[in-house]
Amino acid sequence: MIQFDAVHKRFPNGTTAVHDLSLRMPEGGVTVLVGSSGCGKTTTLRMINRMVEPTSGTIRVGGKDVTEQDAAELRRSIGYVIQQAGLFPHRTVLDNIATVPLLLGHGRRRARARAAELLETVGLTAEAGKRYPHQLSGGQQQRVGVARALAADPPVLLMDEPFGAVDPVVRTQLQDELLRLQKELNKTIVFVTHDIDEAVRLGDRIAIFRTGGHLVQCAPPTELLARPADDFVADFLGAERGLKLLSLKTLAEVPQGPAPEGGAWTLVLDSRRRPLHWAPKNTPDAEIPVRPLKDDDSLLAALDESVASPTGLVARVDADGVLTGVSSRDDIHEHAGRAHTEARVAA
Ligand SMILES: Nc1ncnc2c1ncn2[C@@H]1O[C@H](COP(=O)(O)OP(=O)(O)OP(=O)(O)O)[C@@H](O)[C@H]1O
Repeated sequence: MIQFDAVHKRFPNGTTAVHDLSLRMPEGGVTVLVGSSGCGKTTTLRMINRMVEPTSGTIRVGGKDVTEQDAAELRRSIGYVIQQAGLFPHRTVLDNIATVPLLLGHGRRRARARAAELLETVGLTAEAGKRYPHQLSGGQQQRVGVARALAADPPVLLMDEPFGAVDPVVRTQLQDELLRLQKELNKTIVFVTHDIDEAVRLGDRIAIFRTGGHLVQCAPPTELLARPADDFVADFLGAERGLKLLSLKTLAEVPQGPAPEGGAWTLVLDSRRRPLHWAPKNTPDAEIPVRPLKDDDSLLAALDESVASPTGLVARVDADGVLTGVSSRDDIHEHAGRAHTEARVAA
């Protein structure tokens, strides 16, 4: 756990970057810090590994006060990923990743073997390891940045807008990859972003700051979306707050029935009972597209399909893509409403 108690940071020029911050960041969870520009997110993050020293208050990592540890040693024991990856331009990708293990006194061979393993973990080929950072795309460089931060297997990972400089498609891929990695690695991650959608997607808890370094609310995303503490938080979450909450709920509990037969729509299946398309009764040759969904797809995706498809129906499939049933727009709507009520009650 990372624990801030009454932490204050005032820079010599008089700027208060962080104001009386008390915050718990749970072990093995992703805590996302969000808020408008200049609200103190980066300063908060950098105080954890002592790149910035607090003016007052205490910060503990795993129960130990950070100021009582050697700063260089502390920094080596905490992974740090920044925007643009911050790679050494004149070292190969493999040597970039091996940097920290080497600093920690691992032999060159062991450090490079570990680096090669990590390349694969973050989804890069061995060939990419031989290249120099400028020979990789922005998204690939960010993957190397993540691999380098993981090289010493630190329990804590600090990530400062790590995916801020890549296009939205690559950004989504990197987010997926981080979620996959986190399932395996269970690191305590502190993640800074401007992007509330990214925060909702990645965060187990989201801390929202406002200018002057004030923490306004820290809560799991569903709680934040269901019960924002004030208008500032509600505005920050945006007008589509209700839909964002549905992106965190799955389709699993929505009832499903058999595919309709002999009605206005027929679901055409292949020989293994995988949905191909819908056929309208009056023009059976027309092929109306179907987007089958699985139990772990979101309620938002289900709502989208139920309004986008003229059938008003959502075809449900198992992990192999085989039809399990069909849900109606009404069922999905009702569950969407119920998800909101439950989130408000639970919060
Ligand atoms: N070294 C410094 N000296 C003086 N003021 C600073 C210093 N570093 C940051 N600040 C100020 O402290 C405040 C908080 O900065 P910080 O970088 O933590 O904000 P942020 O929320 O991370 O912003 P952004 O989203 O734009 O990166 C800002 O007003 C900034 O100008």
